[in-house]
Amino acid sequence: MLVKDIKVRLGDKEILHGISFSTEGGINVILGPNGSGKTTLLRTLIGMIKPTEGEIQINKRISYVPSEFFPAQMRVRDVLLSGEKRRKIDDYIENAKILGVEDFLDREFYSLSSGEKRLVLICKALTEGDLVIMDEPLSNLDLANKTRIMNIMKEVSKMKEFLITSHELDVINISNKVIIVKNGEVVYQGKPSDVTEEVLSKVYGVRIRKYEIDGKAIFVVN
Ligand SMILES: Nc1ncnc2c1ncn2[C@@H]1O[C@H](COP(=O)(O)OP(=O)(O)OP(=O)(O)O)[C@@H](O)[C@H]1O
Repeated sequence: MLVKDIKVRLGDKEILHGISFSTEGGINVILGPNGSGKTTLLRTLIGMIKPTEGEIQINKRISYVPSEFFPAQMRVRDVLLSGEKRRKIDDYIENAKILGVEDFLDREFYSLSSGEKRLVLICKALTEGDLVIMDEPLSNLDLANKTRIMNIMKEVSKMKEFLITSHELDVINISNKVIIVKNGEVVYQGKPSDVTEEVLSKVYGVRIRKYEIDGKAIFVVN
């Protein structure tokens, strides 16, 4: 995906002020403080919001997982099949098993916990897209499920490209590219290994320390 100089206005305010970045194969992570424009950017990339300026080049089939989803009364199997007239439920079973949601197919979607809902939506997106765009896929997940989703993304990223937003800095460990947005602008894009304490501390406005344990970066605010 190539994004060139995207500007977005919502109401009477310009929210994105000329965003440019490219994604690479694997896992691309968009980080940034609350209100920096991450969700607005994803909604623009999937066509929900029309930019006032700029260009978006996408040459893959995209699927999208919003950060929140409140469908009318629907069973899980109908949520999976929604918008996909040519698919059968069998198409989703392999990913449903991997994600541990195969027993939920006949449950009402609203009756699932927020973490279970998220796993169902990830199952849908993983099955349908080659470029899987997810808004905060790790929120509302316990530590085990968070690690599970990160491992699944890592495994599947050999075949699929991901573009996700997150507030979890340890997602940097599984990423191939990091894009940092602040106040509607890209302030950093590059290799995860180059995301330093200084870069993060400046972006979030608090002192962030980076430690390494078993080859993985751990980020701590102090
Ligand atoms: N429809 C709207 N009209 C006016 N302002 C809006 C609208 N939608 C979003 N905004 C503003 O745009 C800014 C960016 O919001 P956005 O949801 O994209 O941020 P975010 O980085 O995803 O935040 P968070 O991490 O808190 O989810 C915020 O200041 C928000 O209040």
